[in-house]
Amino acid sequence: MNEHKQREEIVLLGKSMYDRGLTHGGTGNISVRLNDGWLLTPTGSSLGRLDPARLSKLDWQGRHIGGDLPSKEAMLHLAMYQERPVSGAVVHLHSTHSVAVSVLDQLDPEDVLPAITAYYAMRVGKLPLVPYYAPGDPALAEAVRRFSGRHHAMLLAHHGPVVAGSDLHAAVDATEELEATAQLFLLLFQHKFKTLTPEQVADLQRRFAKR
Ligand SMILES: O=C(O)[C@@H](O)C(=O)COP(=O)(O)O
Ligand SMILES: [Zn+2]
Repeated sequence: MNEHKQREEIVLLGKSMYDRGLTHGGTGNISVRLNDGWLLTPTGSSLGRLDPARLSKLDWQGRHIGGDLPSKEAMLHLAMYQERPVSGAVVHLHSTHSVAVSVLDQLDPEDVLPAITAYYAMRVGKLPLVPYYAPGDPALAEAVRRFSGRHHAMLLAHHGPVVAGSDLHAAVDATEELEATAQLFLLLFQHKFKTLTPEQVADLQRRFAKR
């Protein structure tokens, strides 16, 4: 897909997520890998009102080479790309149910959400909790780097999800699946419920490994 089309896709999918309440105000950021660098949403922008011509463009050293000033999470996105050469896009949201899960007590920090459905196991899989650091803190980007070699999706404590995908559609699909599963988990939280077995999850990963 050429750069023009990638810019249009960021605007389209940003507005789609914003219009459905998956993020709000000026929260969240989206990036996409290009042949000659990468695109990132500008700092302070609303994902519902992006301008394709004003998206920030950066090089692989993280230098700002075009458009408006980039998101304060530029180093976090760059860490994901550097550790995940297979990933073509990264989405970060403040989606409500995922944030709620990120502050629950007694989570397993290595795998925050259970495999309630096959689609969750296929699109998200194991979800680690990244300890809290302030937004934009270089320590947050380094913490994300430590997980990103092994995980394409992670949950930032007191903050929200970060999800990479082979392209922007894959990253958005997985982020939406994470949010829907967080909502399901909160609905089920006070109940006894069953999850997929480790064998069922491993089987799904063998059948549908595509991230
Ligand atoms: O939580 C934050 O402040 C950032 O992670 C965020 O979501 C929005 O920051 P910008 O992308 O710099 O607007
Ligand atoms: Zn954020």
